[in-house]
Amino acid sequence: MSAQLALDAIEVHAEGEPGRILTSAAGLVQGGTMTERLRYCRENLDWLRRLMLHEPRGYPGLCAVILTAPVNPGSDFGIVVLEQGGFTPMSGSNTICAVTAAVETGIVPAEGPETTVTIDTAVGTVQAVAHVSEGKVLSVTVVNVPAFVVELDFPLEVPELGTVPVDIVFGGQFFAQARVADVGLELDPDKGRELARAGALIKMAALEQVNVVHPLTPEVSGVSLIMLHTGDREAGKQDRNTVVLSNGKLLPHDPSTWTGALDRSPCGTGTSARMAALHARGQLGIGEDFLHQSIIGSRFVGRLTGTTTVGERPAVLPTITGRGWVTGRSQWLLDPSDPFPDGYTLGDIWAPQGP
Ligand SMILES: O=C(O)[C@H]1NCC[C@@H]1O
Repeated sequence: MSAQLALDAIEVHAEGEPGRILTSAAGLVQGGTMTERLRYCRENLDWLRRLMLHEPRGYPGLCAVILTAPVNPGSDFGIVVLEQGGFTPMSGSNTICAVTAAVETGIVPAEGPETTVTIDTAVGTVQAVAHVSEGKVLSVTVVNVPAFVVELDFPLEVPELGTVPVDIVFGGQFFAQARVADVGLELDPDKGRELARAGALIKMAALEQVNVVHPLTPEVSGVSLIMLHTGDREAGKQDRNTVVLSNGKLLPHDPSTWTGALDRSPCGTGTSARMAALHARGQLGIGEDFLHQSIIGSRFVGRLTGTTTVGERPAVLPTITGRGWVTGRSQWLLDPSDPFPDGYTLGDIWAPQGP
């Protein structure tokens, strides 16, 4: 067995959403700040993203995280998130996976029933509290970066779907969020393919019609994920949602490329962004729990703990609580004679990847 590359990983899922935590890939990433590291990954390490997420080592629903050294004194580590649509600065489910892996394997020593983990990301430093019992992480509360509304009910012209009102919101990534009824669908797991297609159609339209740039981190721009949710929240009720992650290049003039995969979790960044929209509409107060259910019935509990500003924009301070489970430990090898040094995709289960 010869290998030109060997990467250690801890396989985890957070409320159903898989996250492969790469614990020995930090040496591949250059940059003195997390923003520089995110940019370096986008410009130089897309082969690594494809190697890990595509076949034969990955699958369409998989995300991964590179654990890096911290950049701020006092932080435990940094993260760069690998998704099927590209590298992203922040992810709720992947942060829960990273914290669960780090505490359960001793990368960050458990310091009692509430162990605080401080994590550097390209959109700011976040804290997470691991709720620990006898070495097991029972749940993780992520104190996410501030979330804010860019525009509510933006009338997006979507091919095949017509005009769809979407909220353009930020919760660690930029989202377009729409009511699932407005695209003629229900949150039925058996309709996963149609939901993924609707989300990809909305993303294609958002990429063309919506220009968004993070006020403090210009490297973070453009709508990256689409949420379809059940609708306006009524007090005492849970909302349900699904988030569509594009898993190919969305080519403007090739509708066959417009598809994706559904987040199996309720999506932490999406829940944060949705809470910002609900707060802006007067439907979610500070300190009130927001139970968010995924397409497979798993749950995050969100909560707003206060308000702030991001640049000129009013923003809210979201927390997300969810559970992660370690499913395996792995070492991923690349043999120098492997004919697929950055993996491959096939049109039976993957979107076309484009040129
Ligand atoms: O929880 C989240 O924020 C996400 N889950 C996969 C895609 C998003 O990053």
